[in-house]
Amino acid sequence: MTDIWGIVVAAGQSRRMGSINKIWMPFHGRPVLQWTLARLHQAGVTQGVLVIQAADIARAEALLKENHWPGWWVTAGGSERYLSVLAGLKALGPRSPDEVILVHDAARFLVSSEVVARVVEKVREIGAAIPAMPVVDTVKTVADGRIQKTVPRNALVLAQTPQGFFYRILVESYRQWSGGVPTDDAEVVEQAGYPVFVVAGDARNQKLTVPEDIPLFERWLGAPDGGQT
Ligand SMILES: Nc1ccn([C@@H]2O[C@H](COP(=O)(O)OP(=O)(O)OP(=O)(O)O)[C@@H](O)[C@H]2O)c(=O)n1
Ligand SMILES: C[C@](O)(CO)[C@H](O)COP(=O)(O)O
Repeated sequence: MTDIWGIVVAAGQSRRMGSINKIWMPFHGRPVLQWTLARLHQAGVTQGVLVIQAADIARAEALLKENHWPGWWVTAGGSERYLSVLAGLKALGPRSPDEVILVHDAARFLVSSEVVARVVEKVREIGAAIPAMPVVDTVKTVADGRIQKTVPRNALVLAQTPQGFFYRILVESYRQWSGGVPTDDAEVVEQAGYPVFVVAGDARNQKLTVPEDIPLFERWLGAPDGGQT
């Protein structure tokens, strides 16, 4: 799909993982980053920018070469996720207004082709879409240990990636952003006033975040479908 570009952000510090760089952690003999890119390739996303810590650029380039993934190039990330996304957008260079940009967390390494297809379809229709999961627990706001409110959960979802946007919408939204540190790209686009739609996410499209997540991914990868959904 020549009008679809990935920005895979992989330049985080993995602090909650205990500072082992989680994108290089092996699962079934392949590092997380290799799984992520292989899944995106399977889904038809074969080109884009891989945003990585400066010290890891050579290693990432070697990974791309070994796997014969010539459509990707590598750039250094920033100190916050959104700064890494901006570095990726800059490295992507000017694109046509309605080309589709998929911003994906390298740490969501079991992303499925179905999730990618749902996001891309909605972006082509509306211009901006993200996958998300319903909230299954009761949600409370809390201050100093005391519950302030129970929040109706039927209007809440948990945002995943890839988050997809027309190039012009993503660039224009980031140009306007002045709100501090956004925790995802949809927030930047929402803030700029563009409608962002939600499509069904996937439980296995979870972000590898803390050591307790590791056995879960091992189990999914050990399943007869090899973690496919
Ligand atoms: N400055 C940053 C921060 C995060 N990320 C990437 O954004 C994704 C989602 O971030 P998260 O899972 O929170 O990763 P870390 O920031 O590495 O984790 P932590 O917050 O525990 O340090 C990851 O693929 C991560 O590598 C990035 O490219 N640049
Ligand atoms: C972008 C994201 O994956 C959406 O859920 C998430 O916000 C990234 O997490 P972080 O802890 O802010 O890096």
